[in-house]
Amino acid sequence: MRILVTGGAGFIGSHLVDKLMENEKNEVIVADNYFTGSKDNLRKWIGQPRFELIRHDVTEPLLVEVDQIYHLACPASPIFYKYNPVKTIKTNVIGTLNMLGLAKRVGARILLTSTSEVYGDPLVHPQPESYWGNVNPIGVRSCYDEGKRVAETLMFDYHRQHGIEIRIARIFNTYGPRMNIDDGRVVSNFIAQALRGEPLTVQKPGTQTRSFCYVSDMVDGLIRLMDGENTGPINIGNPGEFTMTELAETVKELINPGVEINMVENTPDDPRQRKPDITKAKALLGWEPKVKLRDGLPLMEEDFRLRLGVTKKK
Ligand SMILES: NC(=O)c1ccc[n+]([C@@H]2O[C@H](COP(=O)([O-])OP(=O)(O)OC[C@H]3O[C@@H](n4cnc5c(N)ncnc54)[C@H](O)[C@@H]3O)[C@@H](O)[C@H]2O)c1
Ligand SMILES: O=C(O)[C@H]1O[C@H](OP(=O)(O)OP(=O)(O)OC[C@H]2O[C@@H](n3ccc(=O)[nH]c3=O)[C@H](O)[C@@H]2O)[C@H](O)[C@@H](O)[C@@H]1O
Repeated sequence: MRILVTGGAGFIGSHLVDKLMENEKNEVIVADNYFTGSKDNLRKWIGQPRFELIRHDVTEPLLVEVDQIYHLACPASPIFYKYNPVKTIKTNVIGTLNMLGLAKRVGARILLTSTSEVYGDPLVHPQPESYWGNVNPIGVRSCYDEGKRVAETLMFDYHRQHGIEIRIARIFNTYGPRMNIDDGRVVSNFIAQALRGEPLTVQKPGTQTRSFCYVSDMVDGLIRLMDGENTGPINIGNPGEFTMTELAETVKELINPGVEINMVENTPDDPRQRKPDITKAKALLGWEPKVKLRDGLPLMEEDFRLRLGVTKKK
């Protein structure tokens, strides 16, 4: 099987590549423009005959002969996707069109990593796939959430009009080793702050919730979706739901009990609650997450300690 992973130098992408490369029958090609990803994440595969890394921006067409396309390329942290919103929406719309064009030309199956942000600030809780969402179409997050909604539309139009084999995963907040230390997302922020002895910055009101999925569970879900028979969309996430204040308290307890927790200003349109309904993933993919937050955080702490050069006090 020859597999293209766009965005494969990023956080989830590089873990996905590790898993795909474990199968000696697979050849993996990564296309990435290194906006938020890094060659470092793929260091162990560079030079391996079954692996190829291409510097490529998905807003430009790409021609490679592949059987499957995992289309992940897109900045994911709100700080980065809001940095150049026009580029973010181009990546979601033109990038997805280009990858669908490639899928059509070479007859490949394509999986899109969509997001729980398609549900916006949800009025239904937890969120099933049948919920159409509550999204601001002109807000500062729209380049990302509306961008992904258009990407989903394009996937289904290509499927209905051209018979392309599609898969759509709606990913909920995922965390784990290799997240950028200054990525800006909440779990990486809190762990880096705790290790540096800086106050944990809880954005107000702190009662907003998220549900955090460990990256190995996520990769397992994505591969099951790609290799199974269902187009989706299917929610992939961990239903364990926490307020941001609870998350800060957990990180403090596990990593640095001496650290302070500060309340800081939030950004516009921050969703107030988010939790996946994973009934479909369980029934159709036989998938459910295995790693609890309290078990996943220490694994991420270890990686952050190494990269920050902070050793554990005995
Ligand atoms: N991590 C999460 O919690 C989460 C949640 C929902 C959805 N997702 C989706 O999963 C995918 C991966 O997210 P991640 O957390 O690994 O983020 P990430 O920022 O670590 O990875 C994204 C990768 O895409 C690359 N990229 C960005 N724009 C590109 C372009 N125009 N052309 C080529 N490459 C480009 C980046 O350089 C990076 O390597 C994204 O599509 C994201 O929307 C992630
Ligand atoms: O899972 C998803 O679907 C989406 O989730 C995230 O978006 P978001 O949930 O806003 O992620 P964070 O930036 O990590 O914020 C989570 C919560 O933590 C809060 N936060 C963030 C950072 C911080 O330092 N402190 C803090 O309290 C935010 O206000 C927010 O309520 C991801 O970054 C998106 O890529 C992804 O598509």
